[in-house]
Amino acid sequence: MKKIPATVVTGFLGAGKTTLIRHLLDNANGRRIALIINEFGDLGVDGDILKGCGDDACSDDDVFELSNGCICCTVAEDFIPTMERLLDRPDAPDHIVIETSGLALPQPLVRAFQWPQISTRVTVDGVVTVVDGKAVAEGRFAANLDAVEAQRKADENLDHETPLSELFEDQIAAADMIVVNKTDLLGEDEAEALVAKLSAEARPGVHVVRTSMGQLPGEVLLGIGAEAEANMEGRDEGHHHHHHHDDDDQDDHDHHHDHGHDEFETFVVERTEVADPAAFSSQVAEVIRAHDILRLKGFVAVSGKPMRLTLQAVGPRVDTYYDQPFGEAPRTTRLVVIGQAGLDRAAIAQALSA
Ligand SMILES: Nc1nc2c(ncn2[C@@H]2O[C@H](COP(=O)(O)OP(=O)(O)OP(=O)(O)O)[C@@H](O)[C@H]2O)c(=O)[nH]1
Repeated sequence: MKKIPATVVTGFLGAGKTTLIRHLLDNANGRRIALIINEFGDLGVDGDILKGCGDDACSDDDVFELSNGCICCTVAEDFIPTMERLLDRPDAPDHIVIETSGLALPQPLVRAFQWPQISTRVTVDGVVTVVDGKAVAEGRFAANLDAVEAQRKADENLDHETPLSELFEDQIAAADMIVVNKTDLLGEDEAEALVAKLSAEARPGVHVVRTSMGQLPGEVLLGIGAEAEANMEGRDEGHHHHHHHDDDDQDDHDHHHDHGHDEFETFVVERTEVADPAAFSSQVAEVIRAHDILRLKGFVAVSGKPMRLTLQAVGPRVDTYYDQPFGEAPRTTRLVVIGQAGLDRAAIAQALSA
């Protein structure tokens, strides 16, 4: 049985997690998405905001709230039973999204997916860390530090000592995708510099995308296929305390530049039959690396094979399998490429057609 993918959305208070999830639900394209929200008492209203969305993709019944704070401390009493309740329903969702409260580290939550009660039925598709681009560029990490402190004090389960900069590093280390949000408040150079800095700090192969108002296409956000609970290496919290300076450039704020790069684009490449599918997979992986492509998927016509080869690539990983005969359909190789706006389409098409 196929495991249900779960995406863990993390990031500090006010980074834009709820906004991103809201956008995802508004653009669910028929996917049934269940939400689990980890709220801190009366400080958050996310549950209400998301419940009120009135979307077909997510009715009130699909929103589950964990109310006693930090997930990592309440795994057995709260998180696992909630997951079991969700998984036991006759109408299982296509995807589960878990919004963590801003200060809890994602690692213990990801580890909870190894618990035998749920480990055969659900997998962590990816940890998505939402970053307040403006606050991080200014070395503050969160827009409203008083609110963050209040949130921290309100939960006795949370450690009260660790500086935010270290919690931030832990969130970055845990990420399978990093979303630099609020780029509308950043100058183009600032945004570029922040993306470069976070790419260097992230684990290898982790994409850093930029956006405002969390407007990430579902095809980019979901389906990362990380199986994070089985790949904890390098994600561990507290093992990477290199201290860097946040050189913030105080006089370069509030510029409003052209934000074309914050959008995403999709285009199709068609090519002739492929002689050697294994070699073609390597070729695809190379093109993805060279052009910072987020997703690539489609069908491949392999010489001498009546079946079409389905190809799906996320980051550097390329998966292929024969799914069905071409039948009457034309034997074309057709690949959909998804990436942040500004892709070099001609070069990509040429490299894929070689
Ligand atoms: N300027 C700007 N504001 C944004 C952007 N994304 C979100 N916001 C605003 O930032 C505030 C916080 O956004 P939320 O989505 O509630 O953030 P959150 O991470 O869910 O915060 P908590 O649930 O409180 O932890 C809201 O007022 C949003 O409207 C953005 O890209 N640009």
